Amino acid sequence: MTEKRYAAWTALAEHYETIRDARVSEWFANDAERARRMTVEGAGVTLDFSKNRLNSETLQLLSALADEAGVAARRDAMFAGEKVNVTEDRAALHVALRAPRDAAYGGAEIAAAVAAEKDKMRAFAERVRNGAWQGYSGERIRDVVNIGIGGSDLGPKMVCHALAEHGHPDLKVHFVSNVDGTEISRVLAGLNPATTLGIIVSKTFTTQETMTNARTLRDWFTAGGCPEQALHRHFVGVSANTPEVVRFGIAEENVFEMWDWVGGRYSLWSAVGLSIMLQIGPDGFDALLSGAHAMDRHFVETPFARNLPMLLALIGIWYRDVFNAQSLLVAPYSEALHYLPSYLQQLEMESNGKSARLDGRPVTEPTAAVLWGEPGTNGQHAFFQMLHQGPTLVPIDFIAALRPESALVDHHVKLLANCFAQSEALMVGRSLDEAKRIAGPDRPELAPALVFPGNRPSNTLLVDALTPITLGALIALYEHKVLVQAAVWGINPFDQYGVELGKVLGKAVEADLRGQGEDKHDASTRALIARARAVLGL
Ligand SMILES: O=P(O)(O)OC[C@H]1O[C@](O)(CO)[C@@H](O)[C@@H]1O
Repeated sequence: MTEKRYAAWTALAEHYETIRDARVSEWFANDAERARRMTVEGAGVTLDFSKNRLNSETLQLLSALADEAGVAARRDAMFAGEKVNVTEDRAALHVALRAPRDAAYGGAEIAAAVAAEKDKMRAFAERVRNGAWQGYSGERIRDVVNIGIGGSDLGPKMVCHALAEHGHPDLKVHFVSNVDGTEISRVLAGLNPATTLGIIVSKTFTTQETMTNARTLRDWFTAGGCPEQALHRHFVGVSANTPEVVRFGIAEENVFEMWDWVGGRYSLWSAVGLSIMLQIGPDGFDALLSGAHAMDRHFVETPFARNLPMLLALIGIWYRDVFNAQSLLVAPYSEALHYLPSYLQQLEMESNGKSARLDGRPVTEPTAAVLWGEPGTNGQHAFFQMLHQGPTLVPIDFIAALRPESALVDHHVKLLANCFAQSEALMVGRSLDEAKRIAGPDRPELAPALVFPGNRPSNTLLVDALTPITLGALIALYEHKVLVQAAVWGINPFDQYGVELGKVLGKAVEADLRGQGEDKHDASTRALIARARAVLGL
């Protein structure tokens, strides 16, 4: 890493030396107000960050870092529709997709285009949901297959899974993303072509995986009895590239538009969320948008000390750049939020996993941490051992909804108990004296294995209930967290050039697997190709 950019980095590094050995549990013991002071609420989401290894001085220094880095100006530029995605010369206006028409982020023209597309989505979703939209045999649609990958899959899939209890009784939404034919084969195995609708979602409409799956789906329809001329009743497309969608064979009136100023991983609020609207209905979709908009306003209007995205981002930077933590665990104590970690992996790592700054120079601090996660309590029986007793510091975001999605309240009390207990145990730990007492006089050698270092930091994010509104707010919270971190690191969170090289080489390898390439590879790759060709008989 090169020279530090901001004085606040040096101040934070010096401050770290003064508190590195401080125990959070002692801070709690000496300060009855700590939990209250370090719990903030915004747009229906509560963040308790009191179990972190920071004090009020840390917060002041982090706030100074945000000021020095010009975070507020970056935020305001994004909301104003400036071309903040400088490498691609585009705005990043996902906030316009969820704003009321009069907010007009990015201007009235954009607001009108967004409203028109939303009306079109609503009209379509209502026809599918009430059975007016019929397949080739005159039957209503019962299954929807969303084909897309990355941002064209992860957001809608995560939200549809999260809000399954809010779904339509006669309509089931399925997701296919992987080019591995196993996925689409398994999904289609249980479906009837006459009552199935495919949504092909791809901003570019050139993505290999999506186009391969889309063609397979088309063949499945025709092989299953759908006449060619009736395919338009089974296919809609979502894209910023309408000509390509039409070339694929989807009727132009069945194309839902997105725009270049909607980044893939920020796109679930656009027509990319059509599957969500089909599942939870247009009003439910509006509620999702309104929750996100409430978080947008909170982000813009709330001072640093109570601003959830600012705090989540700066606390993340504190661990990533000062403690040098390599990863961030997201632990939703919610089966409904099963896919939240996968969604956040793209959001955080595709956005901020970068080394070049906006000014072309190398970053001065490590950027995006490795984000991983698994719903609780499952994770407790898999990797929590390492979190409690391994030598590596892993900051954690615990996330829970206080009301259950199921009727099984007894289960939910146990779920919440586990969530709260884990953050407490990680923070409190267990001393050697206590460990010796537990090991007992007969087995003193066991004591070291029973020690928990404690002082392991975590945030706890709570919503009263997981609804379209609170889920929208939660997602927008992480989106803005990413923006704040990008502003501090001086990088562009809206491009993703890092995915390109693998795609280019993928084409060359595919050609060689088929025996049609130039065979320009290293010895290892050549041997892998040869072995696959032999097994596949290519
Ligand atoms: O919507 P598209 O154009 O098919 O792209 C899918 C995904 O591929 C990526 O470009 C990465 O390869 C993501 O950013 C994007 O969400």
